Amino acid sequence: MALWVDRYRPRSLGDLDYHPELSDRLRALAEGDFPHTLFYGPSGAGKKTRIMATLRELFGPGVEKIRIEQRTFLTPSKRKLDVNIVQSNYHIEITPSDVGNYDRSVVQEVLKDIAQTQQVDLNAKKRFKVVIINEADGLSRDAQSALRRTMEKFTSSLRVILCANSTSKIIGPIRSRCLLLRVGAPSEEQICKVLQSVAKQESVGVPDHVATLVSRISYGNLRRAILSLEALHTQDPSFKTIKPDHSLLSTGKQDSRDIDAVPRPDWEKYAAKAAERILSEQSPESLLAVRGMFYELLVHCIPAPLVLATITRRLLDRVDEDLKADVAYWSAFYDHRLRQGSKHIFHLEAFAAKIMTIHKQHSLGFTE
Ligand SMILES: Nc1ncnc2c1ncn2[C@@H]1O[C@H](COP(=O)(O)OP(=O)(O)OP(=O)(O)O)[C@@H](O)[C@H]1O
Repeated sequence: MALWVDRYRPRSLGDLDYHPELSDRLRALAEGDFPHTLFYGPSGAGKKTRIMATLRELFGPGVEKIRIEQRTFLTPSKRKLDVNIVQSNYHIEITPSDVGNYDRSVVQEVLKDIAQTQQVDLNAKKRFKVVIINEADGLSRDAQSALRRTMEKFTSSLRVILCANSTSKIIGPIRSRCLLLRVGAPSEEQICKVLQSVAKQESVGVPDHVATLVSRISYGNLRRAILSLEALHTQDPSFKTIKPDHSLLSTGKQDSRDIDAVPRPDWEKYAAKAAERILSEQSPESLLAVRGMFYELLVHCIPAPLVLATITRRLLDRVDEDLKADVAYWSAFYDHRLRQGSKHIFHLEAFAAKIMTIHKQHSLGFTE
């Protein structure tokens, strides 16, 4: 049985629950000559859902008849590369991280192929086909240059829709050829509304304080909110364990007892423990232990920027008011380093060491 996130994913622009102005804009664009677009925004904000709804607006329900094809590409060194490609009669979807270092060859081949074949469906509402590139901020510079050239060459038969978390890793020439559309994270109230509507369709009664709590711990990530609600419902169908006076609801802060009180992924609980460790003991041994915990998270494929963001959030809930600005500053500082460098563990460890220093100085009454 499908998960709630999949079962209740809105399919058309009219069904989207929030950002109505963006839906109106997309509808207007779909009526005309749709441009190349770049959808960007945080994870779980609904980018992919919005892209699929736009495609449906462009071509009708036929875009949902999806098939997965295995294609073989030849790399410049003549190695064969098997890639799964998701496509309908009207669009094709690629995820560059699936192909590692060979993203340039794949992007070039796929785009050229699709650009040179005419729209087969003569009744199609649009003459062009669409290429969706997921995780576009993961494309190498080489692949981005190739993409840019192809976009210029085949504008009449092809539209590119890029999906990314931020625009910062997309090269200027691509950004300037695309319409940038920001899909912001839904607010707490908007998430609560979606949760209540999902619950209603499942005929499950969700008390308001439970919806608020679940949306508060998902930090704007709707997918996580829906997954958490479903997990919570499976564990405790009547939601009795969550009391209306839960500390997170009254103070907005999490304390260490909350780590296990609300359903959340194991890795996140583990990251929260690393944050607690940073605050509880500031010594070389403690730093070594925290480093070990970071390693553990990284080898389980949790992206380093996400680890940093999760730990920062936890720290911000726990440190003194005076230290909050410093924690946010150093988090942004090391986030930048992380994105520039390649050895993530160094920067995570440096962040932990920095926080230990400022925390210790603060508790001893020193100021820098
Ligand atoms: N407008 C909406 N109304 C109701 N539910 C939505 C809406 N947009 C998205 N959702 C729900 O949120 C889930 C996550 O959305 P989606 O996969 O589109 O996010 P995303 O921004 O592409 O995330 P990521 O960047 O992590 O891939 C969907 O499975 C869907 O159930």
